[in-house]
Amino acid sequence: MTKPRTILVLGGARSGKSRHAQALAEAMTPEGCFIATAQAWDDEMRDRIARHQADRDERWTTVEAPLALADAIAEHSRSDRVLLVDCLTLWLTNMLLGEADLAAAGDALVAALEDAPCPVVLVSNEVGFGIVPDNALARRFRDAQGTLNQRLARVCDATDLVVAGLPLRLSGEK
Ligand SMILES: Nc1nc2c(ncn2[C@@H]2O[C@H](COP(=O)(O)OP(=O)(O)OP(=O)(O)O)[C@@H](O)[C@H]2O)c(=O)[nH]1
Repeated sequence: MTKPRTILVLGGARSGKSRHAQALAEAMTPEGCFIATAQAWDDEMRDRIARHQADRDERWTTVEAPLALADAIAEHSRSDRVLLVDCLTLWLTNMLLGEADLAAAGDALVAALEDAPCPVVLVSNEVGFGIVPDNALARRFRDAQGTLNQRLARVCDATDLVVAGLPLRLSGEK
């Protein structure tokens, strides 16, 4: 049996990366499980989440995993569905603010991807294009995000970068 595909989708804020990742996932299997790492802390976030939920039809089920992402991937993977993880940037933020061991969390995530019996599409932000942040926490976050993205790009079968709604395949077969 060939290993199910894993695809990493990178992009900036409002680049269209979520839409592209969803389209990739929907082309893979008829049934999908959306693993959301966001939490609705305020009305603006509730509105954003509601808009994304409206874009997903009855083919999708949704689970929330703000911290225990590797466990959620293990629990919800089934060979007849695709997992869509949106997004690793909020997950990393949650882990950083929770003072988690980021290297160990990265190891657990990679292990969960390797064990998953189904395709997985992962959404993450490319946060390194701007100027150097003037506070230490933001610099630590930016470096942790870059490190995680590099690590995942090495193990995923394909990596796409989305800019202005346009996806560019950086690595892997079409
Ligand atoms: N809790 C929860 N979060 C969700 C759900 N659907 C989507 N989200 C979150 O919505 C977030 C993405 O929303 P946006 O802020 O609009 O994305 P963006 O990064 O600015 O825009 P794009 O690059 O275009 O995707 C992701 O972090 C998801 O976790 C859901 O059903 N529940």
